[in-house]
Amino acid sequence: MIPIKLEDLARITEGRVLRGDLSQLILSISTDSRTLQPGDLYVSLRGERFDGHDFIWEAVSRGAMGFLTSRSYAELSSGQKGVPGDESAAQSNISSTRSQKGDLAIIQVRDCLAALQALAREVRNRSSYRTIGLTGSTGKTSTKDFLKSILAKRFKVWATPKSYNNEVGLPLTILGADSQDEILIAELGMRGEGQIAQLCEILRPDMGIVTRIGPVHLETLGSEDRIARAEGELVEAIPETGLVVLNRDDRWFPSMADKARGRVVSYGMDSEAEVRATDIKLDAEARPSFQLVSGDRRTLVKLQVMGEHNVANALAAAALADELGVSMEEIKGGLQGAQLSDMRMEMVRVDGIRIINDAYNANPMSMKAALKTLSHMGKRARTIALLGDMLELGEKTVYYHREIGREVVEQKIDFLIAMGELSKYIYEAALEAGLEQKRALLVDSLEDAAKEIKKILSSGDVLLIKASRAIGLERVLERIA
Ligand SMILES: CC(=O)N[C@H]1[C@@H](OP(=O)(O)OP(=O)(O)OC[C@H]2O[C@@H](n3ccc(=O)[nH]c3=O)[C@H](O)[C@@H]2O)O[C@H](CO)[C@@H](O)[C@@H]1O[C@H](C)C(=O)N[C@@H](C)C(=O)N[C@H](CCC(=O)N[C@@H](CCC[C@@H](N)C(=O)O)C(=O)O)C(=O)O
Ligand SMILES: Nc1ncnc2c1ncn2[C@@H]1O[C@H](COP(=O)(O)OP(=O)(O)OP(=O)(O)O)[C@@H](O)[C@H]1O
Ligand SMILES: C[C@@H](N)C(=O)N[C@H](C)C(=O)O
Repeated sequence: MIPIKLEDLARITEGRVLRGDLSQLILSISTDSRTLQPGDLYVSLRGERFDGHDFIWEAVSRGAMGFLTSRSYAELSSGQKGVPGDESAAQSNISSTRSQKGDLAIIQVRDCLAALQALAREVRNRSSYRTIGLTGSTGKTSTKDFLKSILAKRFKVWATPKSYNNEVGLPLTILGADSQDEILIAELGMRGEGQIAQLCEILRPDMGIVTRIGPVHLETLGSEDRIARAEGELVEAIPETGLVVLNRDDRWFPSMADKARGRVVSYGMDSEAEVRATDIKLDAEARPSFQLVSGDRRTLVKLQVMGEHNVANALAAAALADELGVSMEEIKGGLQGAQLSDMRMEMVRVDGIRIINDAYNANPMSMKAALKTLSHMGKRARTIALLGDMLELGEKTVYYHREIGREVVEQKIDFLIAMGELSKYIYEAALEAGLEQKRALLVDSLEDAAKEIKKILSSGDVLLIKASRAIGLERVLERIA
């Protein structure tokens, strides 16, 4: 993190320093007592399950140099087990930790999340790196993984850890960068209009990538049109001097390009795309190779990751890197060396069986992409798809699940195991589309899914595991391995 003095932190967050040395430097931030490192400043957030204030003393005992809180001394003390809720108890906690840890810093703010965001905004304003915002309905993390791998060949790069892309994750991403970083790549996620604009107000992106628009989070957004508008907030946030990388194959390309104030570079399979792929081939493990073409330059790229859909993600990353002056050879090296984050087309091998763990999340686009990948592997092996529910699809939930059932048949998948209430529609539509009853199963628990898979699987098979995040379908792996 770019260091900030305690007195500056208090000013930026409109906080009150309850104790601590004003000249002390804040060098790192943590919002989680479970992973906090000695020397971090702990920020107490309220979440869906916990109130971070309840872990303040745990954070201090793990070596926090101080904490940001919206509680008073009296409230703080009542948060510790077995300690009466009065100020003297808090004082004694503070003095005992102080003797162990030096001058404990305590800053009281009105709202800790707003304070975290204000701090990130200030740190970004003090930074000298260039910022790249990355959004889209699907493919953000994978594109980030490719881009980071390429740009690291030329620059000192910091990128979103995991998929930390929301109102908590973006500030943490910014605060994780250090003074030497030259490029910051930040994923921006949303569940509603206005959210990307808010994240951009903190990030102030110099450049942007929009991956692909499609039906995700329809429950909150209502229509694809509104999704495109919401993702377009990134394009609107890029200044005239900036750059926007857009997907020419996406039907929203023209309206996205119209929003851009700065330079637009397009990528895709479309012959009009400035950075494109030709001659795409998949090897036996469904890893794509293709000719990467930009103007009159071209190079053969062989990805280590699975799925033809990853060619588009690789092109988006290549297009941006090309604009930053990275050579074709470096782009090729970065793409070929890239590994994707966990549970994105992740290959697991167990006793001669290949398992594609794509269980990070699921929407109609990524389900179809995964089935297409599985189908390719079916040329030489028996294919089994374990599919779970796709969440947050709103009124068209049944329609989208039925569409996937038909896709299972279209892609000639050998065996379908559908798990869950919504997946019943996948199962029914697959049978209606001609899947033989003996090749389809509907189960309602992980235990049953695992039991049935164990009966079916044999050496040489390929199994795809995919569902929305909340289903946690990857847990079936522990039960079948
Ligand atoms: C707030 C937080 O960070 N929570 C994380 C925490 O959750 P936990 O279950 O512990 O409970 P709480 O959230 O209630 O905890 C409150 C605080 O207390 C702390 N704490 C808790 C226990 C303890 O012992 N000590 C503590 O200090 C705790 O750390 C909290 O600060 O841990 C979970 C497990 O690690 C995390 O999963 C949870 O993370 C939440 C979800 C979060 O928001 N994390 C951000 C860093 C983040 O960016 N996460 C992203 C989420 C991505 C996302 O939600 N995206 C949206 C939009 C995507 C749209 C896109 N598809 C598009 O169309 O554009 C989405 O809908 O998917 C991530 O994890 O990937
Ligand atoms: N271009 C694409 N088209 C279709 N599916 C894709 C594409 N890129 C990635 N996927 C699939 O979508 C799923 C999520 O990928 P990824 O994590 O890269 O997307 P994301 O937009 O970052 O998701 P999230 O918003 O949940 O963080 C994976 O199953 C992945 O294989
Ligand atoms: C995990 C989260 N970013 C996401 O994509 N959610 C959808 C609803 C899913 O898990 O499928």
